[in-house]
Amino acid sequence: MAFIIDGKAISAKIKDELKEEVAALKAAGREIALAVIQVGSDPASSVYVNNKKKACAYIGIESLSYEFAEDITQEELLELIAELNGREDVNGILVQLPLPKHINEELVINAISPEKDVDGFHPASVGAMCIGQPGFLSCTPAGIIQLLKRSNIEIEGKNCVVIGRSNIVGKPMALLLLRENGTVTIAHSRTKDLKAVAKAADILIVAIGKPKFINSEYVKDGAVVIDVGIHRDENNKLCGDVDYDDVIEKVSAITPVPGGVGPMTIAMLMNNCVESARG
Ligand SMILES: Nc1nc2c(c(=O)[nH]1)N[C@@H](CN(C=O)c1ccc(C(=O)N[C@@H](CCC(=O)O)C(=O)O)cc1)CN2
Repeated sequence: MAFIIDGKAISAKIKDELKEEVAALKAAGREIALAVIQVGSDPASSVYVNNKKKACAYIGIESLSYEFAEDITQEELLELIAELNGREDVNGILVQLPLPKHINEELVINAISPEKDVDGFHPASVGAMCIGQPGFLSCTPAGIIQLLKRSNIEIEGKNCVVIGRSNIVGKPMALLLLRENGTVTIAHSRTKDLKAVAKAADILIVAIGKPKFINSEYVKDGAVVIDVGIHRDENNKLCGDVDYDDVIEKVSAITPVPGGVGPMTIAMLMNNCVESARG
């Protein structure tokens, strides 16, 4: 029977650990604040931003909320980031993605000081991760490593296949698995014979953004499957990139959607905020 990797429970445990640490930091006179910037009112982004603020409140981190209408200019946003970069009372800056089309996401991410880049998206953070130097780790991939470790799933020596090559999940995911001594393959939309590549995986990480795309034909018997996708299906139910019901009999372990990777993204953001305050 498959082991269901409970991201909700694991993230709750991490948040409890962080709450204790924050209490100790506060007792030593240190305050922690995260600036949370949202542009527009995309309903999914609003859910994630609210969950991030709730997590801050639970752990004892102050969240400073900046909400803007869709038509804020890029210059206004960059000015705010410059101001927040200079504030000593702000430990982390989060700009919820995606941004509206008239704003260049890359410019905005690059404007955040690497010392406050708690999302781990800045090129300096990604570069540091690549060569094993200190820096903030991208939250979703770091959360997946925690899910595997805390579920006692060994990465070292395993064939790890990451499907998807985005800057915020696929590429950093591959680097973190490599850091854990996995043998890593990145597959993507131009990969030839994706089924055969995926079927070679002991650990299959799926971040392709297509609902229920991965079925049992892509999965080896006994594989561990990590589903990064989040969509609404034809019945308006949340689902992932993996056809859960189709693969469940084949896998040794799997993350559900919801309740798998998603909550870990927020737990790792909190972890990065605390790390920022630790100094
Ligand atoms: N600045 C950022 N923007 C975005 C990131 C990010 O890490 N930083 N990642 C995604 C969205 N995301 C975090 O912001 C995120 C997605 C999903 C979840 C989550 O907990 N999902 C729940 C279900 C929630 C629901 O009811 O819809 C689950 O999977 O159980 C948290 C965070 C893009 N943007």
